[in-house]
Amino acid sequence: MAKRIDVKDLDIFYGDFKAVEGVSMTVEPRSVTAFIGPSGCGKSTVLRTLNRMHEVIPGGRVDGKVLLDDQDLYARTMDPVDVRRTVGMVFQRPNPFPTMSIKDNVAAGLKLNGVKNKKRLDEVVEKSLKGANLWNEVKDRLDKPGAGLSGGQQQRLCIARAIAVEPQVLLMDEPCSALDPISTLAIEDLINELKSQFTIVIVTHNMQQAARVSDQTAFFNLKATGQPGRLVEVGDTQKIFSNPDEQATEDYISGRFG
Ligand SMILES: Nc1ncnc2c1ncn2[C@@H]1O[C@H](COP(=O)(O)OP(=O)(O)OP(=O)(O)O)[C@@H](O)[C@H]1O
Repeated sequence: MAKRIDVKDLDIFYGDFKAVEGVSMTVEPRSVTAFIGPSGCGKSTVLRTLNRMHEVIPGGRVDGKVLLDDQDLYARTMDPVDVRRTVGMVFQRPNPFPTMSIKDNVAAGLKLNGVKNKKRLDEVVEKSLKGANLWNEVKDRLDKPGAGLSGGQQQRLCIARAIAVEPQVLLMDEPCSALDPISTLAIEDLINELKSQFTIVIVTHNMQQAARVSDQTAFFNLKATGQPGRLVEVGDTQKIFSNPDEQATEDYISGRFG
């Protein structure tokens, strides 16, 4: 189910502004890749190109290729809605649909895809909530609003909602930045479990988190203020954190800048 991502010579624009330049990298199936780097270097921008969310922003466009198991996500024949179904996303702030019940939050994507069978919907809700390590906490209040959960529970609800439609890739944009340390650990444990099924890419400002959860780390940086962000180096997380090839990576991870 999980797919490999190949990014090739990717330039990313907001109107005339080139925000990111020349990114090429591979993300293996069933692995976690962390994007790290100083603010404004383009981590979230690159992440959003992996499911064509970038082009939702007016003026947003890309040059280059993003392949999912050799399928070009930017091919003319590709439907962006299908791409976003295949490549799910979890955002910085938990964003459950506020008026919907816990159950309906998880089932929302399936219903949108036309699934009506109640038994099937119930099965997927249970499986997804179990997959997001939330089932035991909510199984007795599935009809209560999702907005009534704690922040950490809401974020796991959003992960359950994302996995309910069986994506092949999960993108996470600073999924723990609004959470307390205990909820953060719960999400990190969950990421560790989910990688047996999904290809995961996570943007994080927290280097300990990158070191804890990821197999591969990509360090992005700006050459100079006003210049596009670029991928400085990508590799095995242990190597990036202990013996990176580039001085800029070493300076960043040792806290000398950023
Ligand atoms: N909607 C937008 N319109 C125009 N420019 C944008 C937009 N979003 C981001 N940018 C610009 O693109 C560049 C990269 O921003 P991005 O948010 O991807 O960086 P980041 O590394 O994720 O930053 P942070 O760590 O602060 O979230 C920045 O110069 C930013 O100002």
